[in-house]
Amino acid sequence: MSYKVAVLPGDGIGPEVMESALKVLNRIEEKFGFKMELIFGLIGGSAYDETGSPLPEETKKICLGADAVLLGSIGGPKWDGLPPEKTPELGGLLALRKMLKLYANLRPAVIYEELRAMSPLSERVLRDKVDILTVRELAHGIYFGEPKELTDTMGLDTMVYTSDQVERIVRKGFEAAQKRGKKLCSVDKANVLSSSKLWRRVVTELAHEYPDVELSHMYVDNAAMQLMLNPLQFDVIVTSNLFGDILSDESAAICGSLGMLPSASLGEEISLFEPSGGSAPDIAGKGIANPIAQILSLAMMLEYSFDLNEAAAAIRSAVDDCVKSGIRTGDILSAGMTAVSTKEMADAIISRI
Ligand SMILES: NC(=O)C1=CN([C@@H]2O[C@H](COP(=O)(O)OP(=O)(O)OC[C@H]3O[C@@H](n4cnc5c(N)ncnc54)[C@H](O)[C@@H]3O)[C@@H](O)[C@H]2O)C=CC1
Ligand SMILES: CC(C)CC(=O)C(=O)O
Ligand SMILES: [Mg+2]
Repeated sequence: MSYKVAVLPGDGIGPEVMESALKVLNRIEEKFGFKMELIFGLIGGSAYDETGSPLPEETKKICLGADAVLLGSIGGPKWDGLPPEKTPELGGLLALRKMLKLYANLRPAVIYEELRAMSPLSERVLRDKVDILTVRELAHGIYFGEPKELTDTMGLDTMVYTSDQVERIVRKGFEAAQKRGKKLCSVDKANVLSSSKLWRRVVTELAHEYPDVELSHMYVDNAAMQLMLNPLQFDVIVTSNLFGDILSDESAAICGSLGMLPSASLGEEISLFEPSGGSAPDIAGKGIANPIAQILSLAMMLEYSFDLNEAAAAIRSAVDDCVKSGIRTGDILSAGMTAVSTKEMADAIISRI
Protein backbone atom coordinates (compact mmCIF):
# COMPACT_ATOMS: atom_id res chain seq x y z
CA MET A 1 0.00 0.00 0.00
CA SER A 2 1.19 3.50 -0.84
CA TYR A 3 1.47 5.92 2.08
CA LYS A 4 1.97 9.30 0.43
CA VAL A 5 0.74 12.18 2.56
CA ALA A 6 0.58 15.86 1.62
CA VAL A 7 1.35 17.87 4.75
CA LEU A 8 0.08 21.47 4.79
CA PRO A 9 0.87 23.18 8.12
CA GLY A 10 -0.71 26.53 7.12
CA ASP A 11 -0.94 29.57 9.39
CA GLY A 12 -1.11 30.57 13.05
CA ILE A 13 -1.01 27.56 15.37
CA GLY A 14 -1.09 25.25 12.29
CA PRO A 15 2.68 24.70 12.09
CA GLU A 16 2.95 24.32 15.89
CA VAL A 17 0.32 21.60 16.20
CA MET A 18 1.43 19.96 12.95
CA GLU A 19 4.95 19.54 14.35
CA SER A 20 3.40 17.67 17.28
CA ALA A 21 1.28 15.45 15.05
CA LEU A 22 4.29 14.53 12.90
CA LYS A 23 6.30 13.58 15.99
CA VAL A 24 3.43 11.32 17.00
CA LEU A 25 3.35 9.84 13.49
CA ASN A 26 7.06 9.14 13.80
CA ARG A 27 6.51 7.14 16.98
CA ILE A 28 3.57 5.29 15.41
CA GLU A 29 5.69 4.38 12.38
CA GLU A 30 8.38 2.96 14.68
CA LYS A 31 5.88 0.97 16.70
CA PHE A 32 3.82 -0.42 13.82
CA GLY A 33 6.62 -0.83 11.29
CA PHE A 34 5.56 1.32 8.35
CA LYS A 35 6.87 4.54 6.85
CA MET A 36 4.84 7.31 5.27
CA GLU A 37 6.21 9.58 2.59
CA LEU A 38 5.51 13.17 3.63
CA ILE A 39 5.45 15.94 1.04
CA PHE A 40 5.17 19.44 2.45
CA GLY A 41 3.19 22.23 0.80
CA LEU A 42 2.20 25.83 1.43
CA ILE A 43 -1.37 26.97 1.96
CA GLY A 44 -3.18 30.03 3.29
CA GLY A 45 -1.66 33.34 4.30
CA SER A 46 1.86 31.96 4.52
CA ALA A 47 1.52 30.65 0.96
CA TYR A 48 0.22 34.03 -0.19
CA ASP A 49 3.17 35.82 1.42
CA GLU A 50 5.65 33.52 -0.27
CA THR A 51 4.07 32.99 -3.68
CA GLY A 52 1.24 35.52 -4.13
CA SER A 53 -1.35 32.71 -4.06
CA PRO A 54 -3.10 31.12 -1.03
CA LEU A 55 -3.18 27.82 -2.94
CA PRO A 56 -0.08 27.66 -5.17
CA GLU A 57 0.01 25.34 -8.20
CA GLU A 58 2.77 23.34 -6.52
CA THR A 59 0.49 22.64 -3.52
CA LYS A 60 -2.34 21.55 -5.80
CA LYS A 61 0.03 19.14 -7.53
CA ILE A 62 1.29 17.76 -4.22
CA CYS A 63 -2.26 17.19 -2.94
CA LEU A 64 -3.51 15.59 -6.16
CA GLY A 65 -0.52 13.23 -6.14
CA ALA A 66 -1.02 12.16 -2.52
CA ASP A 67 -3.11 9.42 -0.90
CA ALA A 68 -4.28 11.77 1.86
CA VAL A 69 -3.81 15.34 3.01
CA LEU A 70 -3.02 16.39 6.57
CA LEU A 71 -3.81 20.06 7.11
CA GLY A 72 -3.12 22.42 10.01
CA SER A 73 -5.22 25.54 9.72
CA ILE A 74 -5.29 28.73 7.69
CA GLY A 75 -6.06 32.41 8.09
CA GLY A 76 -5.41 35.32 10.38
CA PRO A 77 -6.02 39.07 10.67
CA LYS A 78 -2.98 39.85 8.52
CA TRP A 79 -4.77 38.55 5.42
CA ASP A 80 -8.37 39.61 6.15
CA GLY A 81 -8.28 42.64 3.85
CA LEU A 82 -7.18 40.80 0.70
CA PRO A 83 -9.52 40.42 -2.29
CA PRO A 84 -11.79 37.42 -1.59
CA GLU A 85 -10.06 35.08 -4.06
CA LYS A 86 -6.68 35.78 -2.45
CA THR A 87 -7.81 35.15 1.15
CA PRO A 88 -6.61 32.03 2.96
CA GLU A 89 -10.25 31.01 3.51
CA LEU A 90 -11.78 31.38 0.03
CA GLY A 91 -8.69 31.19 -2.16
CA GLY A 92 -6.91 28.62 0.02
CA LEU A 93 -9.03 26.20 2.04
CA LEU A 94 -12.33 26.41 0.16
CA ALA A 95 -10.55 26.15 -3.18
CA LEU A 96 -8.72 23.06 -1.94
CA ARG A 97 -11.95 21.50 -0.65
CA LYS A 98 -13.53 22.14 -4.03
CA MET A 99 -10.56 20.79 -5.98
CA LEU A 100 -10.47 17.56 -3.96
CA LYS A 101 -14.29 17.29 -4.00
CA LEU A 102 -14.36 16.95 -0.21
CA TYR A 103 -18.09 16.57 0.27
CA ALA A 104 -18.41 15.06 3.76
CA ASN A 105 -16.89 16.59 6.85
CA LEU A 106 -17.06 14.34 9.92
CA ARG A 107 -16.61 16.12 13.25
CA PRO A 108 -16.82 13.84 16.27
CA ALA A 109 -17.38 15.61 19.60
CA VAL A 110 -16.82 13.38 22.59
CA ILE A 111 -16.62 14.55 26.17
CA TYR A 112 -13.85 13.08 28.29
CA GLU A 113 -15.01 12.16 31.77
CA GLU A 114 -12.08 14.11 33.25
CA LEU A 115 -12.95 17.24 31.25
CA ARG A 116 -16.56 17.59 32.36
CA ALA A 117 -15.53 20.49 34.57
CA MET A 118 -14.30 22.31 31.44
CA SER A 119 -17.72 22.19 29.82
CA PRO A 120 -19.87 25.30 30.17
CA LEU A 121 -22.81 22.94 30.76
CA SER A 122 -23.89 21.87 34.22
CA GLU A 123 -23.57 18.37 35.68
CA ARG A 124 -27.35 18.08 35.48
CA VAL A 125 -27.15 18.37 31.67
CA LEU A 126 -24.02 16.21 31.42
CA ARG A 127 -25.43 13.26 33.38
CA ASP A 128 -24.16 10.87 30.69
CA LYS A 129 -21.46 10.90 28.00
CA VAL A 130 -21.82 13.41 25.17
CA ASP A 131 -20.88 11.69 21.90
CA ILE A 132 -22.07 13.57 18.83
CA LEU A 133 -20.94 13.13 15.25
CA THR A 134 -21.67 16.10 13.01
CA VAL A 135 -21.79 15.11 9.35
CA ARG A 136 -21.44 18.39 7.52
CA GLU A 137 -21.88 18.92 3.80
CA LEU A 138 -18.58 20.49 2.73
CA ALA A 139 -18.41 21.11 -1.01
CA HIS A 140 -21.55 23.17 -1.70
CA GLY A 141 -24.07 25.44 -0.03
CA ILE A 142 -23.66 29.10 0.79
CA TYR A 143 -19.83 29.01 0.97
CA PHE A 144 -19.69 28.17 -2.74
CA GLY A 145 -23.02 29.26 -4.31
CA GLU A 146 -23.03 31.68 -7.26
CA PRO A 147 -23.63 34.56 -7.60
CA LYS A 148 -21.26 35.75 -4.90
CA GLU A 149 -20.39 39.41 -4.87
CA LEU A 150 -19.00 42.15 -2.69
CA THR A 151 -19.19 45.85 -3.49
CA ASP A 152 -18.85 48.90 -1.21
CA THR A 153 -22.54 48.84 -0.45
CA MET A 154 -23.67 45.27 -1.07
CA GLY A 155 -22.66 41.73 -0.11
CA LEU A 156 -24.24 38.75 -1.84
CA ASP A 157 -24.01 35.03 -1.14
CA THR A 158 -26.14 32.26 -2.58
CA MET A 159 -27.32 29.15 -0.75
CA VAL A 160 -27.95 26.48 -3.34
CA TYR A 161 -28.28 22.70 -3.09
CA THR A 162 -29.33 20.15 -5.66
CA SER A 163 -31.07 16.93 -4.65
CA ASP A 164 -28.00 14.87 -5.68
CA GLN A 165 -25.74 16.91 -3.42
CA VAL A 166 -28.14 16.50 -0.51
CA GLU A 167 -28.61 12.80 -1.12
CA ARG A 168 -24.90 12.10 -1.06
CA ILE A 169 -24.28 13.70 2.32
CA VAL A 170 -27.51 12.46 3.88
CA ARG A 171 -26.61 8.88 2.96
CA LYS A 172 -23.31 9.42 4.80
CA GLY A 173 -25.35 10.58 7.79
CA PHE A 174 -27.63 7.53 7.74
CA GLU A 175 -24.67 5.17 7.27
CA ALA A 176 -22.80 6.79 10.16
CA ALA A 177 -25.88 6.47 12.38
CA GLN A 178 -26.23 2.79 11.48
CA LYS A 179 -22.71 2.19 12.82
CA ARG A 180 -23.35 4.17 16.04
CA GLY A 181 -26.45 4.89 18.10
CA LYS A 182 -28.90 4.55 15.15
CA LYS A 183 -30.25 8.06 15.58
CA LEU A 184 -30.02 10.74 12.90
CA CYS A 185 -31.08 14.35 13.35
CA SER A 186 -31.25 16.34 10.13
CA VAL A 187 -30.81 20.05 10.80
CA ASP A 188 -32.16 22.66 8.38
CA LYS A 189 -34.14 25.87 8.17
CA ALA A 190 -37.01 24.45 6.13
CA ASN A 191 -39.51 26.91 7.58
CA VAL A 192 -37.77 29.67 5.59
CA LEU A 193 -35.15 28.51 3.09
CA SER A 194 -35.92 26.82 -0.24
CA SER A 195 -32.62 24.94 -0.13
CA SER A 196 -33.72 23.56 3.26
CA LYS A 197 -37.18 22.62 2.01
CA LEU A 198 -35.47 20.53 -0.68
CA TRP A 199 -33.03 19.16 1.93
CA ARG A 200 -35.88 17.99 4.17
CA ARG A 201 -37.75 16.41 1.25
CA VAL A 202 -34.68 14.41 0.21
CA VAL A 203 -34.00 13.26 3.78
CA THR A 204 -37.61 12.14 4.20
CA GLU A 205 -37.56 10.23 0.90
CA LEU A 206 -34.32 8.43 1.82
CA ALA A 207 -35.46 7.49 5.32
CA HIS A 208 -37.36 4.38 4.19
CA GLU A 209 -34.06 2.87 3.00
CA TYR A 210 -32.73 3.05 6.56
CA PRO A 211 -35.56 1.66 8.70
CA ASP A 212 -33.14 0.83 11.52
CA VAL A 213 -32.29 4.53 11.98
CA GLU A 214 -34.56 6.77 14.02
CA LEU A 215 -34.82 10.03 12.07
CA SER A 216 -35.74 13.46 13.35
CA HIS A 217 -35.77 16.90 11.74
CA MET A 218 -34.86 20.07 13.58
CA TYR A 219 -34.62 23.72 12.62
CA VAL A 220 -31.12 25.07 13.09
CA ASP A 221 -32.06 27.74 15.63
CA ASN A 222 -33.68 25.12 17.82
CA ALA A 223 -30.75 22.73 17.25
CA ALA A 224 -28.33 25.38 18.58
CA MET A 225 -30.48 25.63 21.69
CA GLN A 226 -31.08 21.88 22.09
CA LEU A 227 -27.33 21.26 22.00
CA MET A 228 -27.07 23.41 25.11
CA LEU A 229 -30.19 22.13 26.84
CA ASN A 230 -29.82 18.43 26.16
CA PRO A 231 -26.81 17.35 24.07
CA LEU A 232 -27.42 13.73 25.11
CA GLN A 233 -30.39 13.52 22.73
CA PHE A 234 -28.02 13.65 19.72
CA ASP A 235 -26.15 10.80 18.07
CA VAL A 236 -25.47 11.87 14.46
CA ILE A 237 -26.37 15.31 13.10
CA VAL A 238 -26.43 15.73 9.33
CA THR A 239 -26.56 19.25 8.01
CA SER A 240 -25.45 21.78 5.43
CA ASN A 241 -22.08 23.47 5.14
CA LEU A 242 -22.84 26.66 7.09
CA PHE A 243 -24.99 25.09 9.80
CA GLY A 244 -22.47 22.28 10.34
CA ASP A 245 -19.64 24.77 10.64
CA ILE A 246 -21.46 26.59 13.41
CA LEU A 247 -22.95 23.63 15.28
CA SER A 248 -19.68 21.70 15.31
CA ASP A 249 -17.89 24.59 17.07
CA GLU A 250 -20.74 24.59 19.58
CA SER A 251 -20.42 20.84 20.13
CA ALA A 252 -16.67 21.32 20.64
CA ALA A 253 -17.32 23.91 23.34
CA ILE A 254 -19.70 21.50 25.09
CA CYS A 255 -16.83 19.00 25.25
CA GLY A 256 -14.43 21.53 26.77
CA SER A 257 -12.34 23.01 23.96
CA LEU A 258 -12.14 23.43 20.21
CA GLY A 259 -8.54 22.29 20.62
CA MET A 260 -9.79 18.73 21.19
CA LEU A 261 -11.95 18.35 18.07
CA PRO A 262 -10.51 16.63 14.98
CA SER A 263 -12.17 16.26 11.61
CA ALA A 264 -12.12 14.17 8.46
CA SER A 265 -13.13 15.69 5.14
CA LEU A 266 -13.95 12.79 2.87
CA GLY A 267 -13.52 13.07 -0.87
CA GLU A 268 -14.13 10.75 -3.78
CA GLU A 269 -10.50 9.67 -4.04
CA ILE A 270 -8.39 11.72 -1.64
CA SER A 271 -9.50 12.74 1.85
CA LEU A 272 -8.21 15.53 4.03
CA PHE A 273 -7.79 15.61 7.80
CA GLU A 274 -7.69 18.80 9.86
CA PRO A 275 -8.66 20.14 13.27
CA SER A 276 -12.21 21.54 13.45
CA GLY A 277 -10.89 24.86 14.74
CA GLY A 278 -8.93 27.59 13.05
CA SER A 279 -5.50 29.18 13.25
CA ALA A 280 -6.17 30.68 16.72
CA PRO A 281 -4.27 33.95 16.17
CA ASP A 282 -4.84 34.88 19.82
CA ILE A 283 -2.45 32.16 20.99
CA ALA A 284 -0.32 31.56 17.86
CA GLY A 285 3.46 31.67 18.29
CA LYS A 286 3.30 31.10 22.05
CA GLY A 287 3.75 27.32 22.00
CA ILE A 288 0.64 26.81 24.12
CA ALA A 289 -1.94 25.54 21.59
CA ASN A 290 -3.57 22.21 22.28
CA PRO A 291 -2.19 19.73 19.69
CA ILE A 292 -4.82 17.05 20.45
CA ALA A 293 -7.24 18.08 17.65
CA GLN A 294 -4.39 17.78 15.14
CA ILE A 295 -3.15 14.52 16.62
CA LEU A 296 -6.65 13.01 16.59
CA SER A 297 -7.01 14.21 12.97
CA LEU A 298 -3.89 12.19 12.23
CA ALA A 299 -5.59 9.19 13.89
CA MET A 300 -8.64 9.72 11.64
CA MET A 301 -6.32 9.79 8.62
CA LEU A 302 -4.68 6.49 9.61
CA GLU A 303 -8.10 4.92 9.99
CA TYR A 304 -10.06 6.39 7.07
CA SER A 305 -7.37 6.66 4.39
CA PHE A 306 -5.04 3.80 5.28
CA ASP A 307 -7.05 1.28 7.32
CA LEU A 308 -4.39 1.43 10.03
CA ASN A 309 -6.99 0.96 12.74
CA GLU A 310 -4.67 -0.36 15.44
CA ALA A 311 -2.32 2.56 14.98
CA ALA A 312 -5.25 4.99 15.19
CA ALA A 313 -6.47 3.25 18.34
CA ALA A 314 -2.99 3.53 19.89
CA ILE A 315 -3.06 7.29 19.37
CA ARG A 316 -6.54 7.64 20.85
CA SER A 317 -5.66 5.53 23.84
CA ALA A 318 -2.49 7.61 24.50
CA VAL A 319 -4.55 10.82 24.30
CA ASP A 320 -7.15 9.34 26.70
CA ASP A 321 -4.42 8.39 29.12
CA CYS A 322 -2.87 11.87 29.04
CA VAL A 323 -6.20 13.51 29.74
CA LYS A 324 -6.84 11.02 32.56
CA SER A 325 -3.38 11.72 34.01
CA GLY A 326 -4.17 15.44 34.25
CA ILE A 327 -1.78 16.57 31.51
CA ARG A 328 -3.42 19.72 30.20
CA THR A 329 -2.74 22.61 27.88
CA GLY A 330 -4.19 25.96 28.96
CA ASP A 331 -7.51 25.56 27.13
CA ILE A 332 -8.45 22.46 29.20
CA LEU A 333 -6.85 23.44 32.48
CA SER A 334 -8.79 23.01 35.73
CA ALA A 335 -8.08 24.99 38.88
CA GLY A 336 -4.94 23.89 40.71
CA MET A 337 -3.31 22.33 37.62
CA THR A 338 -0.26 23.60 35.75
CA ALA A 339 -0.49 23.99 31.99
CA VAL A 340 1.90 22.10 29.72
CA SER A 341 3.12 23.48 26.40
CA THR A 342 2.17 22.15 22.96
CA LYS A 343 5.46 20.25 22.79
CA GLU A 344 5.08 18.81 26.31
CA MET A 345 1.59 17.55 25.50
CA ALA A 346 2.92 15.87 22.34
CA ASP A 347 5.81 14.29 24.26
CA ALA A 348 3.40 13.01 26.92
CA ILE A 349 1.25 11.40 24.23
CA ILE A 350 4.29 9.90 22.49
CA SER A 351 5.58 8.41 25.73
CA ARG A 352 2.27 6.54 26.06
CA ILE A 353 2.40 4.93 22.60
N1 LIG B 1 -10.00 25.04 8.98
C1 LIG B 1 -9.41 26.20 9.15
O1 LIG B 1 -8.26 26.37 8.79
C2 LIG B 1 -10.16 27.30 9.82
C3 LIG B 1 -9.63 28.55 9.79
N2 LIG B 1 -10.24 29.55 10.47
C4 LIG B 1 -9.56 30.85 10.46
O2 LIG B 1 -8.82 30.97 11.67
C5 LIG B 1 -8.70 32.36 12.01
C6 LIG B 1 -9.15 32.59 13.44
O3 LIG B 1 -10.55 32.32 13.55
P1 LIG B 1 -11.34 32.27 14.91
O4 LIG B 1 -12.73 32.63 14.61
O5 LIG B 1 -10.59 33.00 15.96
O6 LIG B 1 -11.43 30.71 15.27
P2 LIG B 1 -10.34 29.72 15.89
O7 LIG B 1 -10.94 28.37 15.78
O8 LIG B 1 -9.02 29.92 15.29
O9 LIG B 1 -10.26 30.14 17.44
C7 LIG B 1 -11.40 30.24 18.28
C8 LIG B 1 -10.97 30.11 19.74
O10 LIG B 1 -10.59 28.75 19.99
C9 LIG B 1 -9.26 28.69 20.46
N3 LIG B 1 -8.60 27.52 19.90
C10 LIG B 1 -8.73 27.02 18.65
N4 LIG B 1 -7.92 25.99 18.48
C11 LIG B 1 -7.25 25.82 19.62
C12 LIG B 1 -6.24 24.91 20.06
N5 LIG B 1 -5.76 23.94 19.26
N6 LIG B 1 -5.76 25.05 21.32
C13 LIG B 1 -6.24 25.98 22.14
N7 LIG B 1 -7.19 26.88 21.79
C14 LIG B 1 -7.68 26.79 20.54
C15 LIG B 1 -8.60 29.97 20.01
O11 LIG B 1 -7.50 30.31 20.81
C16 LIG B 1 -9.75 30.98 20.08
O12 LIG B 1 -9.86 31.49 21.36
C17 LIG B 1 -9.56 33.11 10.99
O13 LIG B 1 -8.71 33.63 10.01
C18 LIG B 1 -10.47 32.05 10.42
O14 LIG B 1 -10.92 32.32 9.13
C19 LIG B 1 -11.36 29.35 11.23
C20 LIG B 1 -11.91 28.10 11.28
C21 LIG B 1 -11.40 26.98 10.53
C1 LIG C 1 -12.42 28.97 7.63
C2 LIG C 1 -13.61 28.48 6.88
C3 LIG C 1 -13.27 28.41 5.42
C4 LIG C 1 -14.20 27.18 7.29
C5 LIG C 1 -14.42 26.87 8.72
O1 LIG C 1 -14.64 27.66 9.61
C6 LIG C 1 -14.41 25.45 9.06
O2 LIG C 1 -14.30 24.60 8.18
O3 LIG C 1 -14.53 25.14 10.25
MG1 LIG D 1 -15.39 26.64 11.42
